[in-house]
Amino acid sequence: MILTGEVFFKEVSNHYDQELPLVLYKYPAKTKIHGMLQFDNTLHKLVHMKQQGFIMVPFVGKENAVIIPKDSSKEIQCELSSVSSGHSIEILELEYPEKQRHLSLVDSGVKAIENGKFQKVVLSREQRISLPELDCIGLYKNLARRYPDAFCYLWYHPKVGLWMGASPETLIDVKDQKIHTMALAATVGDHGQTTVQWGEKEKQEQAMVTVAILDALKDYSSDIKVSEVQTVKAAKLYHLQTKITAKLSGDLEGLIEELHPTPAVCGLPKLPALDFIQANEFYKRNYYTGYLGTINMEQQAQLYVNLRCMQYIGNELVLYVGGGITIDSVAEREWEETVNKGKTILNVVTGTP
Ligand SMILES: C=C(O[C@@H]1C=C(C(=O)O)C=C[C@H]1O)C(=O)O
Repeated sequence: MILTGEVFFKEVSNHYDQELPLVLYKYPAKTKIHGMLQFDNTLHKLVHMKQQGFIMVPFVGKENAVIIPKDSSKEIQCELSSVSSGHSIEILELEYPEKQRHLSLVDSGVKAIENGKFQKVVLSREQRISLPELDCIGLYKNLARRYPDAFCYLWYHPKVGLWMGASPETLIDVKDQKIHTMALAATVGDHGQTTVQWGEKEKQEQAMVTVAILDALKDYSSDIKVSEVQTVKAAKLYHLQTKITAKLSGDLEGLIEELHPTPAVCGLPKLPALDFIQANEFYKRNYYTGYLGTINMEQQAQLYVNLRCMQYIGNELVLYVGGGITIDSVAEREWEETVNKGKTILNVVTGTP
């Protein structure tokens, strides 16, 4: 059902006020916002990929993967162009008490690489901002208006919490056996420069993602095609991206398990990097760097990596930010990168251009 922005968001607000599960999402470069409003507050676990609905899968721990099933919810849509902006929130001063420990986390990551434990690890942190009140739905409107090229979502379940984000990264998009995916990594800020210069560190960390994705695809697909590496922009950040297409010839669920988590969010090789993350990061990632999106019964899926995201919990807005560490990483620069990533999310909250 296509509604006007006003009617759409009124329905969404009523549903949210009744503390019922819902998801709002907009695919990259598309003009429609989709809503799925679940009829009751059952927490549906994702059992396998042949279900139909919107899924939310954590970074680790498949037992916490959940779905808003298509057959248990009402679906509504509206055009982005009919959506008015929400209110902005003033955040007075940002504090970064976690800076020192993030620097030492990065240093220990670099040491582990020097000791041959792995070649790359993605290290992240949370940033907590006290906000006694937040108009989450208004914030989602701003997110969707501001980041038309991202996968913009708001996901709420009374038994899990509220997550929101604007992801620039496709995990996998499969339709009629045709796979689209991407290796997205490396970051520089947009300072108004006309060309972006990439160093060896950035080129290598992105190349590792491409290699790992191609390796995951090889047992599940044929006709694999790889684009040139290109510079892409996501809000005020530039990344390196390789686009990859293929034809699905195996089981989609197996392929997703092989792909996730890619070295864009975990590391290379996967298992020692994952162990390092779990043993050393100072918080639990939960759904950050997991994946989310829609699946259906015909082996079709549009799934995105849960990045540039935040959670509203208690009276705090929690942002999640990280970056890829290689042997050439400099802790201070990696810190700055997480600050910049946090700002791209926060600018939407505060209405900063
Ligand atoms: C981990 C994040 O982003 C990922 C890491 C990147 C990097 O290391 O430069 C770039 C894009 C994403 O694949 C994040 O945004 O939190």
